[in-house]
Amino acid sequence: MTEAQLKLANVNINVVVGQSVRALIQDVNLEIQPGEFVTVLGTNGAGKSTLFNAITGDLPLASGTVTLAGQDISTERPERRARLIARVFQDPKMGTAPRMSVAENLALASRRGQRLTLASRKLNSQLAHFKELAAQTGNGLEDALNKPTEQLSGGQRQALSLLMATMRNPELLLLDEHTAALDPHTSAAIMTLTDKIVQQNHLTCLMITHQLADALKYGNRMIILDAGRIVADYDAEAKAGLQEADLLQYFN
Ligand SMILES: Nc1ncnc2c1ncn2[C@@H]1O[C@H](COP(=O)(O)OP(=O)(O)OP(=O)(O)O)[C@@H](O)[C@H]1O
Repeated sequence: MTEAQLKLANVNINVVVGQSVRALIQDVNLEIQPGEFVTVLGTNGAGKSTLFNAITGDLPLASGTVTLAGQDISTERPERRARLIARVFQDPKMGTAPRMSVAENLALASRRGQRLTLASRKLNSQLAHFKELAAQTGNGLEDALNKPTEQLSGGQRQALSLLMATMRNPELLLLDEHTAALDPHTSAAIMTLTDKIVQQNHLTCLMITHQLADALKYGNRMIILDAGRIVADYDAEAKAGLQEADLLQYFN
């Protein structure tokens, strides 16, 4: 059996609220294989984003370990983990620098995790590659390479965030409701793009969504969280047999 790409072992996260300690993540054990695309469902407040924060190091573990690509990263600072983990958020404004052009944003992302001395490739020499990358978004991003990203539509900006997050093949891609702020048509286009990028690059990916249809349609595994615990874990075969109605029990 191949080694898990991501392994969470006995992970607990607690926060102090007033005089008491509240458990946000409870005894989570999870192994994700290289190339698995896992959709993550659960009610508001179930702990989905907190689980991502456990992986990225944005919240400290009360106990347990997080291992990524064979490395125990449990005590690594979030900045160091960001070299291995890419995250796309709900808000299209989160992933890009607004005053910088699309090409400049892509250039920044292409140098992620490298020393500055290695970053000397001129922007112009990368433009043809960026145009090709942007063209796969299907929303005209390739004609906006010189525009500041603040002038892009939400869909274009989220497509750019996705390209930036994935262009250096992260060890793990975390999608945190990344289509939730988009209209249905744009959301569908970004999901198609997401799936294409994940498949093409054989990425290991966790995607939080409230769209049951997307959770069923995309990915090859599904986990469901409730009150900080994983309460269901469907493999590809079990997932393929699920209907939206089967999932409603988890939202009562
Ligand atoms: N840093 C924190 N301090 C205190 N409580 C927190 C903190 N982060 C999250 N919580 C609480 O933990 C619970 C889980 O939050 P989380 O954001 O992980 O839920 P979620 O499943 O992502 O929900 P949603 O679908 O609404 O985004 C919530 O009750 C939230 O208020």
